[in-house]
Amino acid sequence: MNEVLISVENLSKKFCKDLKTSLWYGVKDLASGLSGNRNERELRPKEFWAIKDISFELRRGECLGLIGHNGAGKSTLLKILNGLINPDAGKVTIKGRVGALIELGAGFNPILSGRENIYNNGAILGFTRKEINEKIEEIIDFAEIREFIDMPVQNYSSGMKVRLGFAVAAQMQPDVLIIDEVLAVGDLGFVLKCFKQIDTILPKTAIVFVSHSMPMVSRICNQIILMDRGESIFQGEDVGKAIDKYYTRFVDNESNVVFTDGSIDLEDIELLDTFGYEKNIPQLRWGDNLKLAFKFKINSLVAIPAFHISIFDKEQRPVAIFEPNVEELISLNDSDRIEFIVEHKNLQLSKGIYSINIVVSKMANNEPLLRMNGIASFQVLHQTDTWPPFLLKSSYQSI
Ligand SMILES: Nc1ncnc2c1ncn2[C@@H]1O[C@H](COP(=O)(O)OP(=O)(O)OP(=O)(O)O)[C@@H](O)[C@H]1O
Repeated sequence: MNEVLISVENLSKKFCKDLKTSLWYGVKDLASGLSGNRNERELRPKEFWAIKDISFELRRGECLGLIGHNGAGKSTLLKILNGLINPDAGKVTIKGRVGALIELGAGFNPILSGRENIYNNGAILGFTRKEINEKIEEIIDFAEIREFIDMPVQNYSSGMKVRLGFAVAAQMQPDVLIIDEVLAVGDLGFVLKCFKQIDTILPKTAIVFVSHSMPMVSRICNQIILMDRGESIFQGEDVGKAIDKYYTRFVDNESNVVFTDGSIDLEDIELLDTFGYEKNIPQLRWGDNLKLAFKFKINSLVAIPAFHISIFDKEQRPVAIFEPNVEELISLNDSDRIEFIVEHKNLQLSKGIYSINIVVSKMANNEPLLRMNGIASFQVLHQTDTWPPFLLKSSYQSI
C-alpha cells in the first residue's frame, strides 16, 4: 500500500456570523490562548461550525472528492489543508510538496507577468530557480498562453488564469494536489487536457478535488466525503452511492411552463405500471417499461400537434428523447382533449432520478405551441451503483 500523504484528524473550524462579535472573540482567544484555550470545542453565541470533526487519510495515488451544497464547508477544508487558515481543533499532517489551485487567481500577483508568477509560485512550492527553468517551457506550453506570458496576470481572462494555475500546480509534480471548483471556468479543450494530466500524475500524487460537477467527480475520485453544514454525512469509496445521496438532496418536483401560445394545456401526466413510490417519486426497476399517460386540454388548436418528450438526468443533461408522433393522435374537431399513452419497452437507463420535459409543436413546421420542463420525475432502481446514464443489457459468450 502507498504511503499516507494527508492525514486529517477530527478537524473543526468555527466561524462567527457577525464581524463585531468575531473581532471581540478574537481578542479574547488571543488572551486565553496564552493560558491555553479550553473552549475550542464549544460554540459561543453567533458562532457556527464551518467544519466539524472531519477525519480522513489519503495515500499517494488516491483522489478524494469533496462534495456538498453551497456553504457546506468544502473550501474552508481546502484552505486549512493548504495552510491558509488555522483550524480550531484537530490535526492536519501533510507530507511532501503541496500544489493548490484554490480560488481563481489566488496565489498570483496581479501586477506581475505570467512568467514572473510561475517563478514565484514555483518558489513557494519549494523549487529552485534552476528546477523552474527546466520546467517553465512545459508549463507555458501546457497552459497554451505563450502569447500572453509576459502580460500582467490582472489582464488575463478567467480561463487563462486557471490555465496558468493548473499548469504550475500540475507540471511541478507535487505530492499533494488540491483543486477547488476552478476547472469549471476552463473551456472544454482545457478541461479534457487537465483530466489527462490528472490521470498522468495521480499514481504519484494524492489529490483532493472539490466540485459541483458529479460527472467530473466520478471521473477522477476513488473516494468521497459528502459534507453538510460542516459535517461529513457520507464518507467512503462508494462513489456512486455518495453521488446518489448528493442528488437526492436536490429533488425538485416543480414543473414549469417555459412557453405557451395558449392553444393547448397539459392537464395531467401519469407514470403507469410503476413499481413503487418514494417521497412521491414513482419508481421503476431497470428493464421495466416506461409508460407515460398524457392528458392535454385543447383551447384553440388549429394545427396538428407533435409531441417531443425528453428525459433529463439530475444534472439537467438530456439523456434521451422519445420519437415524436408522426400521425395525429386525434382528429381536432372531435374533442377538446388529447389523451395518449407513450411507451418505451425495457428501460435501460441506469439507476438514478430523471425528469421529463415536453415540447408540443405544430407537426407541419415545428413551430412551438407549448414547452414545459420538469413535468414528472421518476426513479430507476438497480442494485449496482453506476454513474453513466445507461446500463446496457448485455450477454457475453466466449469465442
Ligand atoms: N472568513 C470567514 N468568516 C466567516 N464565515 C466564513 C468565512 N469563510 C467561510 N465562512 C462560512 O463558512 C461556511 C462554509 O463556507 P465554504 O466556503 O467552506 O463552503 P463551500 O462548501 O466551499 O461552499 P461553495 O460550494 O459555495 O463553494 C459558509 O457558511 C461561509 O459563509
